[in-house]
Amino acid sequence: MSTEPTFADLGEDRIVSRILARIPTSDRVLIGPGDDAAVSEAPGRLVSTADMLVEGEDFLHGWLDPRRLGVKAAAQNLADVCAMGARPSGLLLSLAAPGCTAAGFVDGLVDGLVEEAARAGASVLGGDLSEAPQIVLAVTALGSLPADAQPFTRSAAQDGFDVLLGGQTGWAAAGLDLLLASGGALPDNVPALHARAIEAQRAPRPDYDSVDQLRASLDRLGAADGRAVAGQGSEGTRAALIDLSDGLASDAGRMARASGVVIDLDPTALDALAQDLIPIAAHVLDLRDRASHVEHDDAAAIDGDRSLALARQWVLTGGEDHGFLAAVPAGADPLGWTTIGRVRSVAGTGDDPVGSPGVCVDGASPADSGFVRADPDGGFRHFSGVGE
Ligand SMILES: Nc1ncnc2c1ncn2[C@@H]1O[C@H](COP(=O)(O)OP(=O)(O)OP(=O)(O)O)[C@@H](O)[C@H]1O
Ligand SMILES: Cc1ncc(C[n+]2csc(CCOP(=O)(O)O)c2C)c(N)n1
Ligand SMILES: [Mg+2]
Repeated sequence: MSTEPTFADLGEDRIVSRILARIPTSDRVLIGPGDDAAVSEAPGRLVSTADMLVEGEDFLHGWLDPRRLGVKAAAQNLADVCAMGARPSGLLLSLAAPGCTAAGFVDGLVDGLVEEAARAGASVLGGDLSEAPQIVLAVTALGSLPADAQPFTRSAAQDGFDVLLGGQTGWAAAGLDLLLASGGALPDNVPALHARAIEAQRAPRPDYDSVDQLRASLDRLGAADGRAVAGQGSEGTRAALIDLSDGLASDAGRMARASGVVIDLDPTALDALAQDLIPIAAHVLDLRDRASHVEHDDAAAIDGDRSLALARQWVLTGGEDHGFLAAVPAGADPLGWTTIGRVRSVAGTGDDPVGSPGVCVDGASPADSGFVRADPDGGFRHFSGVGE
């Protein structure tokens, strides 16, 4: 039996002390965790968001690693702050856990949270502790925009804009399916490609700097146009931005509807993104076939069409990579971003999906385009199972 003390053994105050001992101080934080609330320098406009991780819904006990969970909890919040074009400044961590949780759990958790916060330039400011039958993390993130800067919203996409991807999509979903196909536990001795997908699921590392590159490219474009408009100048926002948490098609759909436009994704660009995921898809299909006693000799027996279909499904509907999707004026060409489509005006009427705001692939609704089989705009929704 483990001799490590549990939350119940230590009690609230000692666990809080254990957490606080791991949170570094920062010049910008005048009063850090330990008082009733934290006090920080707050320049410009306040940007705030919250996101939860719930055991059983967002991760399973079988693949739990406290440090990676801390990274994930931080990343999914920090990406939302960056997706407004803002700079993250602080995180608050509210944690509920069963009394039988090993006290050491908070060490890794807080270290992961602090580490990822630092990567985005933010500090951990405090939080709250409670007891629950399963682990629940509720993180609040704060950030700021310069006083005269407009945020990057979902609603700024315009006809003719390029649609760009910053970071990756499909990897965290591939990792999730690998974990689920392995019975909800961490598989042993996985190849590097599989390890990359599992890591994307357990501890996504968004490329926060890609938003700086986006802003810089818009500044250059504004200067070249002879307009005194910076990427986020006071004349208004010139780019739409969203973080990819629920899936590319789903989040692009949100941007399209908020902007009243059609986002037309390029199947060749999507297939380039799907390419690396195909060997993982073949392995997942093999594991699933074995679990349902479908007979075949090895993964090579999985036909290529099924693997491609699953890899495409991950690219279009997989969430949790926390890449960024942007719509920017043609010619902006931010460093490190990939063009994956074009914004078009709404044309047509009635039930024609291209005739109303939404996502299409090469001019047709993704299902009709033959690009994926199931409803690709579904993405992930809580209260309806995985990738409905
Ligand atoms: N319980 C709630 N109370 C108030 N507002 C909420 C609540 N849940 C969600 N919202 C708001 O609804 C909007 C959509 O929430 P959602 O969690 O889908 O955010 P998102 O950015 O679209 O997704 P993600 O957090 O996965 O990136 C956000 O502006 C969020 O603040
Ligand atoms: C056990 C388990 N089941 C399903 C998933 C998949 N999943 C959970 S939340 C989410 C989208 C973002 O959520 P939110 O909008 O709350 O940020 C996705 C794709 C998972 N990671 N673990
Ligand atoms: Mg978001």
